Amino acid sequence: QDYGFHQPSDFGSSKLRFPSSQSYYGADFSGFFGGHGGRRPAHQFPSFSGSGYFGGPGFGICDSPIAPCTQGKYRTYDGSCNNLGNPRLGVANSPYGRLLPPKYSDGLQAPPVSVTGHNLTSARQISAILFPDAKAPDPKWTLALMQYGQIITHDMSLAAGTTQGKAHTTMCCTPDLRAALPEDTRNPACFPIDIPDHDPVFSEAGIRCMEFVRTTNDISQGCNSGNKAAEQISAVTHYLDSSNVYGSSQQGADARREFQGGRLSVELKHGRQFPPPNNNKSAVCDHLSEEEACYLTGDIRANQNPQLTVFQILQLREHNRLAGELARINPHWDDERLYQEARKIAIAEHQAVTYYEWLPIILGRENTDRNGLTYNTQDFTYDYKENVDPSVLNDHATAAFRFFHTNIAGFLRLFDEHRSSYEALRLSDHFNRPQIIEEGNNFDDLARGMHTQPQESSDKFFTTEITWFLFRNGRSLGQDLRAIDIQRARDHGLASYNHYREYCGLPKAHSFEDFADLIDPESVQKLSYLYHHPDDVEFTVGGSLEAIVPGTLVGPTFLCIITEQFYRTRVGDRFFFENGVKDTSFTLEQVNEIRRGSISRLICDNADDVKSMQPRGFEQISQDNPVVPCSLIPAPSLEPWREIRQGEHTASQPQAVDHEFTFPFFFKK
Ligand code: HEM
Ligand SMILES: [Ca+2]
Repeated sequence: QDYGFHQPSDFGSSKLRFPSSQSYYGADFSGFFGGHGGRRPAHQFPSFSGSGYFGGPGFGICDSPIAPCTQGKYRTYDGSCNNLGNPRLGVANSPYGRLLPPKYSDGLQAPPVSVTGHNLTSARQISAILFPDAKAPDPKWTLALMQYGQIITHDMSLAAGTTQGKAHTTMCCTPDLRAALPEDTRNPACFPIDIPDHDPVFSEAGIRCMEFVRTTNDISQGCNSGNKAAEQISAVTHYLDSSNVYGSSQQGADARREFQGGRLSVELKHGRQFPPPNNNKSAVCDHLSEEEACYLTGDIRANQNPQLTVFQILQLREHNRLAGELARINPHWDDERLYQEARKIAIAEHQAVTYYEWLPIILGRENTDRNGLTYNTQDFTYDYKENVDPSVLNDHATAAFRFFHTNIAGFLRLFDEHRSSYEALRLSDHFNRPQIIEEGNNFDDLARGMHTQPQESSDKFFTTEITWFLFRNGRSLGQDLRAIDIQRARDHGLASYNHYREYCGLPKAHSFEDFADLIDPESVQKLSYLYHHPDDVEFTVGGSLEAIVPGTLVGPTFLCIITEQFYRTRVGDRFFFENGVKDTSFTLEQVNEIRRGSISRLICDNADDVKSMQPRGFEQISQDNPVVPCSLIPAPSLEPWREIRQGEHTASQPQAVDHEFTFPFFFKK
């Protein structure tokens, strides 16, 4: 079958290399990770050579016009013109990328069956059987590690139809309940998560199934042009560019600006900065009274849980802090200059924390070094490649990166400056209700709290706060995020676990027993009665059961996909903070200041009154990582941003860089 994909011989490859010998459950995998002469199979790229995908005739919803490119020093808001050869790459409202072709069973209509044609067990049932709750605090990492991951996610992607706890995306749809629904909410293209009658909780709550909008149907009308396979759309810029703070369009960005001093709009409460109120409260918040806070940020999900909101507010305050500092250093800069420079620095700091603090913990520093995600250098990295597609991969966002839902903790501990904990919030009491963070000292206590309490460990267990009580909004029961993850991947037609094993150079399983190389025997047995055939096992499911690769927080197949994603996200971003691309780059002095930043610095600089932090905020406090006064946490200096008159220029400029501009197929006219 022609999926509209083709495979260029050696295009944009990240040349992934993995440890050559790993042992899981006694098996020796030497050769699997390095089995392709030290690299994985070449990538498959969707073919963009169909009619007018990047402009030209045949506009559909995927071809909305973008402004013409000017070779500006700053990023656009929608991500356009980052790639000058292909200005639509990575823009907001453009399709996800894909590593493996989709496997829709049904011509986009009927409920899904497996790739071998069998009916699939209900996602809710799979969730309940394979991903129960078992408290196991992570021995080393703090809850901030999980929480920053959600910030990264919200910067990178947002699928149309994403569950936000609102009736229009998830509802009871037993035939009788469905009939009682208003006409316009009965989407004919939905298919239910079928909850078996004997599920006591869901029957009791009357929540017997969940309904999904089949996003594929929407996009197949607009984007299925030429030989381009239908693909889901992501609403935010694919780049790691703090679009969750600034918005993903010019209009959105303008609406968040104060237009004074380069600042973002805030609402001051007792002298503390909070985001402005959201005019669309009822769509994004669950609140009991009109007085309750519901914020406007660059991302519609910002109110989803208190710790997420705390990070969003810290990012907002960091922008305004930078704008204030820059105004002090360069009093002659106008609002626009201050705003753009502060934005550029804030994005760079976020990229530095993501790539140098966060990813090495998640993927292992050895792995990130080897695959060009991190460098040991005081120089520029010179690694921008115009022929790498930065689009967020459906395989990543709809399966692999959701594994970190395992790290969510059900309770949020509050910690005072002495690091004693006096209280905890129940997560499901505060979904979509951020008011709690404004009360008393909660903002600081939550900020310290997530950098003090452990995250839940990376395993096959998920807290019931998200598998039974998600978005419960005062009811006794809510939704099941794991079931949603599974169902969403069906909706997006992801290939099966076995396909991804193969793609990543792992042995394809021919029997269920073959999965025992990476998956514990009990889970393998469960898989064998939940699925008819090894090829039916879903990527979300199999990947989440794999043993964790030592030195990382994921199993080998997710490791492979997530590494690939973050390679593309950096190397395909012309504005990546340390790549030294002419015209857009910081000076080397500036880059090296940004490299001094850290998650702990973000807290020290922007919480209300946090006076001390451990230096490595994603790591639990220990003798090796003790709480110290904030003055001892390294801080980037903005001195290199002081504008010096011509002739006095001492900072080294990026040199002309010799990129290999191999012209990829999709640029061909
Ligand atoms: C308290 C923490 C979190 C909650 C309550 C939460 C909840 C959710 C919900 C409701 C969705 C939408 C599901 C759907 O309709 O398909 C979602 C999507 C997602 N989540 Fe989480 N999540 C949390 C943390 C995280 C973390 C830590 C990560 C990764 C590091 C993550 C990664 C993702 C990804 C990749 C998606 C899909 C994004 C897209 O639309 O492309 N989440 N999450
Ligand atoms: Ca973005």
